[in-house]
Amino acid sequence: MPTAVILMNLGTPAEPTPTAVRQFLREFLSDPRVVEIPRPLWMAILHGLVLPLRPRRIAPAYREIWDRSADGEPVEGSPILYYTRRQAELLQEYLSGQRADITVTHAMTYGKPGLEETVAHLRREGFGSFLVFPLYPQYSATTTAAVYDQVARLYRNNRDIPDITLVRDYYRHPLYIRALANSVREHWRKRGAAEKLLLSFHGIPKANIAKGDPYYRQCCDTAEHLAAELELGEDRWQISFQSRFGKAEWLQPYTDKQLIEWGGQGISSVDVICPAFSADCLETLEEISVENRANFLDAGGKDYRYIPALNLRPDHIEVLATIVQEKLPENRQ
Ligand SMILES: C=CC1=C(C)c2cc3[nH]c(cc4nc(cc5[nH]c(cc1n2)c(C)c5CCC(=O)O)C(CCC(=O)O)=C4C)c(C)c3C=C
Ligand SMILES: [Fe+2]
Ligand SMILES: [Fe+2]
Repeated sequence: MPTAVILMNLGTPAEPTPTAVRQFLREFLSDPRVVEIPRPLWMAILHGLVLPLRPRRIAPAYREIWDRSADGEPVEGSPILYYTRRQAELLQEYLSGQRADITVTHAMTYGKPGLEETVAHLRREGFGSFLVFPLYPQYSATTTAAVYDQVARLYRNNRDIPDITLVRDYYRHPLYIRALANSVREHWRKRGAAEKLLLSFHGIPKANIAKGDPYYRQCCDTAEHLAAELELGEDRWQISFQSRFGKAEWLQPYTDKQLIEWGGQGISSVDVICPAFSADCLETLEEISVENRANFLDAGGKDYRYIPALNLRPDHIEVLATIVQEKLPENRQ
């Protein structure tokens, strides 16, 4: 049966304007998987404070990263959307020689193109089997489960539900670890190795972990496997968590505090990699490449280097192709 693979990522505003950012944040931050504060209280905060204020503050950062990349790739529009679309095209090319039964496309959890419109289009084209592949190597209820919810919601009112397979996580997949290690080694060959390697993951509230989210454990596992693959001693690397949002305590150590601490301690050079991001986006191109560079240099650091996300690297496309083949073996019924 012809199967459609749908690569998914978080999503992004349609334009780098306050109006488009507000529309995106309204959809994203209204998802109860993303913010677990009791509904009436969160709706009051979201509509009374966040949506009136944040878009105007964040839109200039989006403007700064629009059409930008960390690796010279000529990006059009929002980097995360550009990379996800190109990842789907390259995965299609990679698989086309081996798997004529597979078509690859992309969708976003929030914003456009949404999952519902993408699946509706594929069903009109005759696809009755889907592999939904969230490009989050580490599972979190805030991201991966939000995709699962959307898939379930699509068919709430249907009797005859199509064949749907989901990728849950790939935080320890040997090819994913190898691709991350390759990207670090290539960076070291060009620039030399810095004193420290910081592995900065997107944060989530600390309380989510106590409630059972495996994200922290999976981030630590990725970090330990990557450090082992690079043969880095314990004093050469550190895990950290970025993109804190709101007043609650999030996973620690915080990326910004760690960099300020190192700058102040006389660490002069640092390499930063963000293994939870399969594509460069606002959180890497602005928060890591711009804001945290300034944090480190202002605190006394001298040399700050961001290692781009796996993006369109051939070894990244190979990771995705291998996971697709593992989930959809050729001889399956
Ligand atoms: C409010 C809580 C948030 C949680 C929990 C969260 C988890 C989470 N997010 C990503 C990946 C991305 N997040 C991005 C942007 C972004 N994230 C939040 C908030 C939470 N994220 C906000 C409010 C924003 C928008 C920007 C801002 O207003 O600060 C992006 C980038 C999107 C882009 O357009 O480039 C990504 C990617 C992960 C992996 C994750 C949990 C593991
Ligand atoms: Fe986020
Ligand atoms: Fe951020």
